Amino acid sequence: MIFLMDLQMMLLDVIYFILRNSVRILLRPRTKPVDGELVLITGSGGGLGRLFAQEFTKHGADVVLWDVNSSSNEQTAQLVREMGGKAYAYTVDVTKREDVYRNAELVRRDLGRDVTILVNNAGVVAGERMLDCPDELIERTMKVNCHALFWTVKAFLPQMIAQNHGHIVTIASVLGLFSTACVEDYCASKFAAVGFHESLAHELLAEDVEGVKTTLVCPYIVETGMFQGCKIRDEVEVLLPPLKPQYCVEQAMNAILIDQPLVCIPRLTYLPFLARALFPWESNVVVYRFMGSDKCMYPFIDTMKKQALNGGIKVE
Ligand SMILES: NC(=O)C1=CN([C@@H]2O[C@H](COP(=O)(O)OP(=O)(O)OC[C@H]3O[C@@H](n4cnc5c(N)ncnc54)[C@H](OP(=O)(O)O)[C@@H]3O)[C@@H](O)[C@H]2O)C=CC1
Ligand SMILES: CC1=C(/C=C/C(C)=C/C=C/C(C)=C/C=O)C(C)(C)CCC1
Repeated sequence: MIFLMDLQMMLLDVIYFILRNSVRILLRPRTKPVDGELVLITGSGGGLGRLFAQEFTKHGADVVLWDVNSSSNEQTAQLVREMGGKAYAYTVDVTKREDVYRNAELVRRDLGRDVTILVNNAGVVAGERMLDCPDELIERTMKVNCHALFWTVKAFLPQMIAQNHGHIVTIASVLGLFSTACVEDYCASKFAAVGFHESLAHELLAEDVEGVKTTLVCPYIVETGMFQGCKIRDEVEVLLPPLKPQYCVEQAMNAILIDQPLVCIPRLTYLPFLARALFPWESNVVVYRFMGSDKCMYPFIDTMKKQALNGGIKVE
């Protein structure tokens, strides 16, 4: 009897959440205020990380900036200060767990307050065919895109749980939900990031830590230069052009501010994710070939090769 009542309640809840989320697409729910929050962003010296710092500043939050690259990170801090915001820059290699724990303690001591929003944004890609790729580059991708999530979350989640207040944001990728050729290191690390994030979200819910929210952000190609050259068939690209970094960050911010658990940017990329789960492998392969997504990384790998020959300087 209890089982049947539970089943009925569960089905009603399922219908309620499907309807609620459908309505949310049309009528945006109210956003939560983040003024006064302390937001830590990893990879803040680069494309999306810098824009996240600026967006959170616009919303009145203070930002802690972590990047391996001191000079680009300091530039981000400067930009935030010019906007009238508060920014604290730290040079941190997020792959080194001692570095992460030491700097987390330093932030706590320097600022005298806890980080309440953690944006795990730092990311890298090898940009070489797997069999040509040095092992160290493959390890680096796994360490930055996956292992670092454990270290930063272990450093900041306990205080969030203690205060029953906080937000963990993981910048993963659509390549954490479906894959393509020649980015094995990246896909493996982003699928791992998605698995890590979802398991953590389940853990917080199972343990009734309702004040700590989670948002998984899965963007399609963004024009930051990280995947320069990556290209699908022209006719399909018209429907699915690479994202402008500002647009991507605004969409991600909207999701964060309404406590949305998952966002794919743009929404159209939910389709290949669904197709992967629903249709046979072979039919997905046919679609990949038609859309030019089977070899979309070839020009990217060529670009990376040219850059390497150019002494690491970007080629147009
Ligand atoms: N660009 C794209 O097409 C997409 C990107 N993403 C994801 O978005 C996130 C941001 O990407 P994007 O802004 O494009 O990339 P960028 O390369 O522009 O920025 C990444 C930043 O992370 C820093 N970083 C790298 N390694 C470390 C480390 N060990 N410790 C601390 N910081 C580090 C980089 O420093 P340095 O410059 O010195 O290497 C850089 O400042 C990544 O997680 C990426 O995987 C998701 C979907 C699409
Ligand atoms: C595979 C695939 C596609 C192309 C995806 C691409 C090109 C993704 C690139 C993502 C990047 C660069 C993410 C970085 O994190 C389509 C056309 C959407 C649909 C069919 C399946």
